[in-house]
Amino acid sequence: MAKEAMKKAYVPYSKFQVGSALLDSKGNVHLGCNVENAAYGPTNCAERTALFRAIADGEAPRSFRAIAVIGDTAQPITPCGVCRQVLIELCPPDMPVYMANVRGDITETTVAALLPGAFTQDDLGSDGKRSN
Ligand SMILES: O=c1ccn([C@H]2C[C@H](O)[C@@H](CO)O2)c(=O)[nH]1
Repeated sequence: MAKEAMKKAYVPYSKFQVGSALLDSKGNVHLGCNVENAAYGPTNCAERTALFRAIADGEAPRSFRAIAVIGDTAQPITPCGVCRQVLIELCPPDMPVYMANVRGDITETTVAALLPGAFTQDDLGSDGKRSN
């Protein structure tokens, strides 16, 4: 399903298509692709597109079960740092992340393993500000 989502990518600048598929607790899958921008910075990766789409569709944060990402890379594609930060915010830390390429190589890791020492909501005070 992530491979199918790749075809929807809007990538006029990099020409590099990425697809993602996010499994929720009800068994539904939310698809994402990368969406680029002439200003480059606003570009949204496939993983974040899938995550934000699921949240916008009403799925509860941290209720997700697995995410897959695929690109045309020599090795299985690996999420960027921004996506890792969003994954740790919205997914269970032990959630599997399946990284693939179009040749069929697949590597499995977890959300927590992708971002050791992550800054998370646990580091914030209850009012949303640091307590110190
Ligand atoms: O895991 C990744 C890595 C890269 N990209 C996108 C961002 C940009 O559009 C293009 C090149 O970096 O690939 C993703 O969507 N996911």
